[in-house]
Amino acid sequence: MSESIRVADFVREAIAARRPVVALESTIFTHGLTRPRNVEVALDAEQRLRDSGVVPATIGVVDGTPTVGLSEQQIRMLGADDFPVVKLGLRDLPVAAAKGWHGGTTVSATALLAHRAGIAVFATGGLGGVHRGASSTFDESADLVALATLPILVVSGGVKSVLDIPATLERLETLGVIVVGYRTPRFPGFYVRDSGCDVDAVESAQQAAEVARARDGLGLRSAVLVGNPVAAEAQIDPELHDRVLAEAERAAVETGMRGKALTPFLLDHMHRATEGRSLETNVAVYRGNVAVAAEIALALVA
Ligand SMILES: O=c1[nH]cc([C@@H]2O[C@H](COP(=O)(O)O)[C@@H](O)[C@H]2O)c(=O)[nH]1
Ligand SMILES: [Mn+2]
Repeated sequence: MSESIRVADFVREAIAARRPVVALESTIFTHGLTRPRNVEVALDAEQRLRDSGVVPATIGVVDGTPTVGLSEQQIRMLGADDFPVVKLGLRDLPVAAAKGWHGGTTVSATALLAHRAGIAVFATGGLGGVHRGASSTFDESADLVALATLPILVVSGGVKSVLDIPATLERLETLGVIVVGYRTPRFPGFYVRDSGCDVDAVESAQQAAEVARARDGLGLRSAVLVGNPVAAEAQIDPELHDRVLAEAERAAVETGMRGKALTPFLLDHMHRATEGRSLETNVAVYRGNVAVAAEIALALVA
């Protein structure tokens, strides 16, 4: 039996020295982004963190072992063409361990592993949520329930507009997840800046850090979700967005796409139907979130 969680020395040392650390997920580059941009984007996110004085800890599963602080070589391996890598949510980790799988960890699995390793801040592209039609399919991302019990701070571009955003916000409220907008009173819609839903705004990284500290002071065990809108010039034209999304949903129904294959299918469909525009937006969302997470991690150790 292998060790339950491997924490790389550089991560362990940074946490012990109270240096700022930001966790990064791996599903975004194993199953979210198209190749070969995926590995480039993953390594670029790490470099941006280092450039702002923050230690990156990309999290994934290698040979069944959940690993906090993947090496560059491991990131290249998990993101390589034709490499057998499984999309792993929280509940998949024990099966992956027993079977020795390689895996990209989703927000739910990454949040657990980051928290266990002692990391307080985590950057992702977009969180999973309640899928449209969930009242009959029950398809709601495990990300939501995971965030209800993991006291971490996640920076996300909101939830993807392929989801039912108002329903997702209702579920987050029920689950006690603390939701704020980063310098905006509107919850972002990932590909677009404004989902049309209201949230409380935090005005700075310091204020976001204050929210996390106050949560800890109260002994609350839920996550803080910081919704950070994509830069205005990078959002997809809302009209194009709505049209392409409707097509993607139709294609998903027609091909009977469901379960954990649904989110990657919808993303891939959007990428192709917008001739790569949505991929560029996805990358811009992620970069923006990494930058905000770095500032919050710095504020938390200040
Ligand atoms: O920009 C992205 N954000 C998020 C994801 C992934 O999609 C997962 C949600 O999948 P599901 O809906 O199957 O729970 C998230 O946790 C995350 O890992 C992605 O690929 N690309
Ligand atoms: Mn699902």
